[in-house]
Amino acid sequence: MLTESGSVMPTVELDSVSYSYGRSRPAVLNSLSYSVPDGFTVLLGPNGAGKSTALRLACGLNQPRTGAVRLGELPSHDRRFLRRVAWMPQQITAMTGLTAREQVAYTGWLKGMSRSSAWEAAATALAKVQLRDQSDVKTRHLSGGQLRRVGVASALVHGAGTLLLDEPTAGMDPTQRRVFRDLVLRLATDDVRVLMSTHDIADLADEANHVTVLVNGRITYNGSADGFLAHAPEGSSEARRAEFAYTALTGSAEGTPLL
Ligand SMILES: Nc1ncnc2c1ncn2[C@@H]1O[C@H](COP(=O)(O)OP(=O)(O)OP(=O)(O)O)[C@@H](O)[C@H]1O
Repeated sequence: MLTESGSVMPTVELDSVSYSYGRSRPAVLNSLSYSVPDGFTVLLGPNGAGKSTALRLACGLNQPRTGAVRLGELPSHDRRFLRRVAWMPQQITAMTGLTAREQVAYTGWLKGMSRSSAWEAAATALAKVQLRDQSDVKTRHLSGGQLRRVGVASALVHGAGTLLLDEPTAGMDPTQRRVFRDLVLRLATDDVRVLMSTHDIADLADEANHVTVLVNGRITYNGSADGFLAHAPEGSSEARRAEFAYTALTGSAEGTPLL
């Protein structure tokens, strides 16, 4: 990705990062090194693999026990890092009494924007997630899928170039998932790096520019979507190649699925 002046836009890098939830607890991530790729990356892995932990470190919400997280020269505790990297949690709460635009603007204000620039930026961010028509609707009246899009607008309101999404499609119906996926793909072509954890393997792996698989805090695959699908055994049905590739890379199958 290039900046307006034509130089390469730095990306978030995890450099030999280790993390545990408490000194006497086992390490969730152990000497993990990773750079957030350009475009749209899907982060896959079994429950408990460390995906959410890695995302929370990558956005500066948690700090590593050892190793470092950086964006170019900026360490993840630097305020400028926090302005450039956005994170969306699994649960988005509708703030009581606020419209979509007010909720997004409020988040911008919490992130240090002035009231007027947060108000303007909220309109732009809602347009980006195709919720311009819902700007004046109270967020408690929005559907679950629309509320997640408000979450994306809130995450991006201050103009971050990297967006980290923690299982944003969990619990969505297929139509909502399709709308959300199209939105993410558009953002990614619009010069935002998107790293998204998900369990919706079949839907997402073949549309992503890049796939990363995490198992027990270690990366077992990091590369193109085609390279990921190539891990499916020969003879796998086309419709389920992603699922078989995932099984091969995680070794987490409870029983081998039928080809
Ligand atoms: N706040 C916490 N306190 C203690 N342990 C935690 C905490 N959050 C996560 N863990 C543990 O860290 C490990 C990794 O959890 P994490 O949520 O990062 O995995 P994940 O890959 O995102 O899983 P899932 O797909 O189920 O969301 C798990 O063993 C989990 O129990």
